[in-house]
Amino acid sequence: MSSCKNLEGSFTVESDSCKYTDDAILADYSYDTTIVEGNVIKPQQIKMQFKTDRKVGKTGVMLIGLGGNNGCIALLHWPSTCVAGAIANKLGLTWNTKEGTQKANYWGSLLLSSTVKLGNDRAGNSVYTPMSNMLPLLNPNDITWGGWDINGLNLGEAMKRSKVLDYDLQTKLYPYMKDIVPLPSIYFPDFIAANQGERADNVLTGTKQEQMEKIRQDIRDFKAKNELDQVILLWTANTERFSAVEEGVNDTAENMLHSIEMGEAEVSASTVFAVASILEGCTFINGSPQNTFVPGVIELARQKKVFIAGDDFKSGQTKMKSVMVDFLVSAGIKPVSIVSYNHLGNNDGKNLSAPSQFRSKEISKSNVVDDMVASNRILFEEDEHPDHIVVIKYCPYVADSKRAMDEYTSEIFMGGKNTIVMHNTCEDSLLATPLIYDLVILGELCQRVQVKKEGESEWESFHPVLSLLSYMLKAPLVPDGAPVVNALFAQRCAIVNFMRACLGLAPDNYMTLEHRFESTLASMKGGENGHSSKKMRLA
Ligand SMILES: NC(=O)c1ccc[n+]([C@@H]2O[C@H](COP(=O)([O-])OP(=O)(O)OC[C@H]3O[C@@H](n4cnc5c(N)ncnc54)[C@H](O)[C@@H]3O)[C@@H](O)[C@H]2O)c1
Ligand SMILES: O=P([O-])([O-])O[C@@H]1[C@@H](O)[C@H](O)[C@@H](O)[C@H](O)[C@@H]1O
Repeated sequence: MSSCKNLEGSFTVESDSCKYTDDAILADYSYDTTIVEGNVIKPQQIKMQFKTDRKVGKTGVMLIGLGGNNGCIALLHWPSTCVAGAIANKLGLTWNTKEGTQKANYWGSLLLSSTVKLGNDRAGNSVYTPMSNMLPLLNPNDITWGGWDINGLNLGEAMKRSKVLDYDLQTKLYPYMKDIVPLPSIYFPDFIAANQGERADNVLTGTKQEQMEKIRQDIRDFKAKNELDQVILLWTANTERFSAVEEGVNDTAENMLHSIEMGEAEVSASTVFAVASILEGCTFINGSPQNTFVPGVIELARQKKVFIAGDDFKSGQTKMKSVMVDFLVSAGIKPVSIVSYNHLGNNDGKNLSAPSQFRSKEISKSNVVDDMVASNRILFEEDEHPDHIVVIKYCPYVADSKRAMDEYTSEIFMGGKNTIVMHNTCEDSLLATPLIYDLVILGELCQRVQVKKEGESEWESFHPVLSLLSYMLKAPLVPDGAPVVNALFAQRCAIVNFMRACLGLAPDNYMTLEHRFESTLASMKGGENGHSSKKMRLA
């Protein structure tokens, strides 16, 4: 009976399809896909080359919403003072709880705490390795953190206010956090709940153009002061209401820039930050559900060849939904009613208690099943969808400990019904914060990868709309004409197989033919009677 092995150390791919130079990994890759034309299926193979720069530049991350639950926790783990980060990671920070001693970890991070299958060893054992071992990745310990918040509380006090982390851990890190104060930020009260006004004591003034120029200066100052090679911006501030997409206002890059210059009211703070980031050549990632990326921002990102990604961290209840509905529909079971309820008491919940901000979240939490439903016309007619209800209630007492209750009712064989009910309690921010690391680390990797098709001379970077980050996001932003994929397994496979392609390795297709034929199984065990029958060397 074969088992699983784990390969912890570094590895090299020994193949004519993968070459290592001092600067890059060069991989030859055959991209096999299938074209469907009516009832005719045509396999298609595109010979490509992947080039991955091996040097990870000195990276800064600027969080918008630094003083929030996600922001200050993200920083906690890797505070901008490397001393605390060193303690937390290099000396293996531990703290006491009623369950015993805890130690720092990265659990919940796809790139830092999950493994991927490399292949089989000669005995047929599956060999796994940490995903972070696949390619040169940004080490979160090396990130320089900074950012903005409309609230000026230092991060030591913000950590206490968030009521997320164990007291002993807070005590150990407070000295390192108390001197970190967010930069003053852009505050457009019309876009977030009125109940956030009491926090807004650390805000910029001036025209929208002047505020954008200040943000751009902040980015340049942060980069210069910390001697950084690159800066990534990530929005983990409040959920904003949707911006109206208006011709002549935010429909083109030119109109977008003009609208900011003219102080157009319908331009949100997150959109101003995104424009500032793009103009400074910095990747911008949106962890909230609002439509920061109005068409004018997308066009600007494409013109400037700067990455953007979003929207809305896919952290718990919705992540589970993108698994459950994928399971049901791909098993031929018809979900007909999905009710997602949760209550929480953190500031995010407070902001979402306002109708316009809730609507942004309702949209991102509702659309996550669309691709899976549309994939199966045996179960669903055109335009037929399950009933899908999203409820979020604000209950201060529970703070960050979100209580989610979901009910999935499905139609099954011969008129039967199946109802699945789930209860999910968690510190919401401890599910979301690891996704901040994943978004930044994967986004930074994508900045170092280029491809070239056979016969072409120019290397090409990813499309500026970085859809590969969708695994971490509820409402994936994709390039025009590209499909939106929400199914979590498919999103994960895309990341794993992209990494394999960068090493010239074929996609993991789960066929495991090595284990499905007598001959191949025998060859792994050296043959039942000491020698193997027909050799089919697949391993
Ligand atoms: N599980 C999760 O925590 C989770 C999951 C998915 C999405 N999100 C989204 O992530 C965002 C942050 O969540 P959170 O729990 O940290 O919320 P939070 O309210 O604790 O933090 C948001 C922070 O942003 C600040 N802020 C608001 N407007 C700002 C602006 N214009 N510029 C700078 N700072 C501003 C607020 O003062 C606050 O400190 C929210 O939009 C939330 O919907 C959270
Ligand atoms: O857990 P999940 O569905 O991914 O998303 C969460 C919601 O359930 C929660 O109500 C909201 O406050 C958080 O911001 C987050 O969006």
